[in-house]
Amino acid sequence: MFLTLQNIQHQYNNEPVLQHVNLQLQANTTLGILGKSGCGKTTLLKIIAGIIPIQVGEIILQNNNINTTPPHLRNIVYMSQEALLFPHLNVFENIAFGLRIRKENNTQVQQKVTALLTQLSLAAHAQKMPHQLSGGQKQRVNFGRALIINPPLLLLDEPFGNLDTHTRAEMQLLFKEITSNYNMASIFVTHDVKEALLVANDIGYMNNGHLKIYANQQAFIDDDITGAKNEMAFWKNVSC
Ligand SMILES: Nc1ncnc2c1ncn2[C@@H]1O[C@H](COP(=O)(O)OP(=O)(O)OP(=O)(O)O)[C@@H](O)[C@H]1O
Repeated sequence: MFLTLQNIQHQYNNEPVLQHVNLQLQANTTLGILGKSGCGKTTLLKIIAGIIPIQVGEIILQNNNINTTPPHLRNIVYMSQEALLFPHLNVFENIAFGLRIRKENNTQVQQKVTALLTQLSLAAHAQKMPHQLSGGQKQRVNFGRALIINPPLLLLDEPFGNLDTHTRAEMQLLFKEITSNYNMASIFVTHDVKEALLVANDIGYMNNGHLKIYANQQAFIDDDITGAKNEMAFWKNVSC
């Protein structure tokens, strides 16, 4: 198994947030996690990334227990909703950053970044500074920064939340294409049922600190707690 979580529990100030969370993620798979605001999705991603120290449970990545591995040695990239770009670096160098700190040679950096800029439709903006970009372009640069180091595991926390519907749809397709081309596994937190159904292979729903993983998309839709059935009925009515 690529990633296994065993009995993760977490509390803030004696307030339990995660309770006995178990999960198995296969290689090259995207797991979409939905759940009401405040149910603990971000906390779970940050524990996996090592940004929040684990209190109880085990995180096993590619057969290694990484409970105490520092975040920068986990080979995991956590990408939040806000595009955190370096304001003093242009688009090219923002994306190149992860390669520069790994001391990759300049020819390789040029090749990799140029290829990714094209995939992200950012080639024409390579020399712009972050303040000269639109929100959608910033998000794509943020995505490029995460992808350039080819992380085996990508954790995305509402990554397309700030985008208009059209750009969001483009990013969803791009995400699918790139994670499949680069053989990445990912956990994708979203509030959008349609987005989860579109981008994820597996779907989970978090409720009261418990994570339920569904056998398939239909099982997720059929479970009333997820609200997916109502939402799908709504869209069906709208399109009639
Ligand atoms: N540093 C903290 N100290 C205390 N409580 C916290 C802290 N961080 C989060 N919480 C609480 O833990 C709970 C879970 O928060 P978390 O951000 O993980 O939820 P979420 O499911 O990602 O929410 P959303 O969908 O709104 O982003 C919330 O009730 C939140 O108020």
